[in-house]
Amino acid sequence: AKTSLFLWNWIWTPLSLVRSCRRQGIAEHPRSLPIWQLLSFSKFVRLNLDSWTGLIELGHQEKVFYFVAGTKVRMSIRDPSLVRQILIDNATCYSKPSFIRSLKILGNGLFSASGDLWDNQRQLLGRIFHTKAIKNHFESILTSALKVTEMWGNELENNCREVDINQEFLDIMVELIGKIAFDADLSIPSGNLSMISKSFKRYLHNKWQICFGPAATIPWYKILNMHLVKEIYEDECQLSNLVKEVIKNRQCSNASTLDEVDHDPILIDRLLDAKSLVSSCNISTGQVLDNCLTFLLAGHETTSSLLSWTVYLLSLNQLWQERARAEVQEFFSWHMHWKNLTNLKLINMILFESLRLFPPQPVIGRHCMKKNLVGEYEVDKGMEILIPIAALHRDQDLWGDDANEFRPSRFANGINGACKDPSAYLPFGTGPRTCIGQTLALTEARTILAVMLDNYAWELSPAYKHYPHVTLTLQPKFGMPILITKL
Ligand code: HEM
Repeated sequence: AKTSLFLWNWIWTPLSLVRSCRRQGIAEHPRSLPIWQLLSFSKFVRLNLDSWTGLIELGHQEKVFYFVAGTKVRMSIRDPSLVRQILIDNATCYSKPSFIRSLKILGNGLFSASGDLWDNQRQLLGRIFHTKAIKNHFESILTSALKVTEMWGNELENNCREVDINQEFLDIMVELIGKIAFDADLSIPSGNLSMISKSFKRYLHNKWQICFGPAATIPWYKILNMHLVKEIYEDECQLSNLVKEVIKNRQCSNASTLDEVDHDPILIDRLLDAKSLVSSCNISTGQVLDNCLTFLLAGHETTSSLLSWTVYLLSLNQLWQERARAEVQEFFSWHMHWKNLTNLKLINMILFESLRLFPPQPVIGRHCMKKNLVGEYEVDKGMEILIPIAALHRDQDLWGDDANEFRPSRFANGINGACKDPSAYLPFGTGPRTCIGQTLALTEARTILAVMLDNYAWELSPAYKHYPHVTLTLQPKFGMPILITKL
């Protein structure tokens, strides 16, 4: 039985998918003989998916093409109308791709589940991230932003200091998601915040290696590279134990907010209540853990990426930095209130432009579970779909000749005014699986950026090395050292 399964998964399915693509005249990359393709594949993947320039270069290839990575056949699709069909119209035919499903820490949580299991959890957790609920967290967000910027001020030498802003943002976001989702202080013991973000980072990097690196092509590569496997196992244990402890503490404190009038429950209470009640949203103990880990990861990696790249872009565009600061000082500094965030029009435009140029999740993937028609193409069961958001966001046919430039004013009249086809702008995805945390993310980003602009001016440090690095999110590989000056 094992031999038949091996032959089916490793030989029959990929060959039949390739045959189907060829029959439909879908372009193939790289063009080569099948055996050579298998051997050269890890190189292609490394060139195009692991590296940022490679990912952007996908924008110069055909809008639809296919490629083979070991046993996986993937179709890259960057035509907005086809993307809409996959993510919205035919959404039920697709689940999350093999890379996401291989992330054991996400288990069957909201990000990775499909079908009824996903539907149940989305219904359960939707309310927690509505605007009204996020409004209640504004004070926590503001307090964290003020605390961190004050701390930088205490450590200034000659009014100036070098800060790795990427690590700072990762730490702030871990602390914030700890407060917002679990009502827990993850900054204790000292160094815990960085430990958490570094553990997630190493875990994602190693898993990416296995999914898209040489391991995708060479069978049993994992056995040969036990070091990688050991690190993955260590990170899984460390992160699960940490979250198990948080859950245990919450259960012991019995501090559910469900009974409080006018207060939406926080994530952990909602999950624990659903576990204990026999309700339409009943979930298992494992799913409580999976979701806590999912939100801990999704709640810090993405928003810190958005903030880091925004700070980078404002370092290179000092005029925009000054204009944004003037806006903050006019509408926000004197009264740091939730309502005043909506007055920060330039900040909004800057964040939208940053999400366009450096989307924190630069690729969206899907796995086809049921044969379906996408445009004129038949997509067979087993095909993996790759939607290169980063390439879509820089497509000159859609965004104009200045697609690669930082020009926040393109968003002056919203997304519709910025792009010929607004469905080509997908920083938070679209359709039923659209990002559940986008209101929270944008509130955090606006507040933290506003507080930072109000207190500091900054430029890139000469030590900065530009190397955007793709794993699940887009992060500066060697951190982002900037020089901050107190105003
Ligand atoms: C700038 C920040 C963020 C960006 C750019 C972003 C991006 C995305 C994208 C593109 C998706 C769709 C993925 C897909 O279709 O496969 C997604 C889904 C998701 N995001 Fe975010 N995200 C951000 C912040 C957050 C935050 C702060 C949280 C949680 C607190 C969060 C939690 C999730 C979850 C749980 C899903 C899965 C939703 C589902 O499948 O129902 N995200 N995000």
